[in-house]
Amino acid sequence: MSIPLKHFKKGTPKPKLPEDGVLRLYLMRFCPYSERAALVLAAKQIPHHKIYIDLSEKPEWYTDYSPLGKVPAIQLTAVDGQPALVESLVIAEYLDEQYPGRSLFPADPLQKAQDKILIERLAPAVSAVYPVLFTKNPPADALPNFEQALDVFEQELTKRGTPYFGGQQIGMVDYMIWPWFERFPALKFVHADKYELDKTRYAKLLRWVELVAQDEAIKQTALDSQVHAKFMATRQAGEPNYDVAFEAV
Ligand SMILES: N[C@@H](CCC(=O)N[C@@H](CS)C(=O)NCC(=O)O)C(=O)O
Repeated sequence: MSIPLKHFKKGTPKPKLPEDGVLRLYLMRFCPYSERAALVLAAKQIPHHKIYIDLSEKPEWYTDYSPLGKVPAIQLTAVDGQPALVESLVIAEYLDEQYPGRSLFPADPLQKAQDKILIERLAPAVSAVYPVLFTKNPPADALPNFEQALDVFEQELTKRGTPYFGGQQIGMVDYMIWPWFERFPALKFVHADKYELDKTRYAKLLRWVELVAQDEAIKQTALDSQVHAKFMATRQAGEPNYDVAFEAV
């Protein structure tokens, strides 16, 4: 089955159910939550089709799969009306447990719980930096708040003493937080002062970024920071264009 590489919009007919029974991922190419699901699918080499959704003009049928109209969603079976799964962390954990291959979360329940807490701790950094990335007039304290929230991750790498948050190998924490670290370097293009993270304050974290960027699953899903910046400019202008993901920079 071939699904066109562009975002489905209002008026785009509902794609036929997959006759091959292959799992479907509904996503938006710039959505970091969608990327989480795409990363686990890629890391575990789970066959799937991707259907891109235009979030500013969602297809009428999209709420059949995602009741709140959010991406990501995964459709598991070829039967229409079967519930799809939503919420990136729920999807990631389900895929990790359901499919064979190396488990991305630690087996120990306590470690797993601590890893899930760590994933949640990225939220303050994300809410602080988003106005800088996506709006024209971010608050003055946005970047200091962002930096402070990121200190947690630098300290955690020091505490764990491993190259990845997952240990000696890339794991679920790495995949779940990566999509934002892929977007932060776009600050260099969208911030007037060409902002970059301090190389001393975030020495371990920046090494981690370089290391994780080499991972095969990440290479398959990641977009260049200039492409992110191009999309951010369309958002800042109030006219998000998701299809710039498929254009050359
Ligand atoms: N908690 C959700 C958040 C998903 C989310 O907010 N996705 C955004 C795009 S990045 C979305 O679908 N926005 C469209 C809307 O809210 O209408 C998850 O982890 O999957």
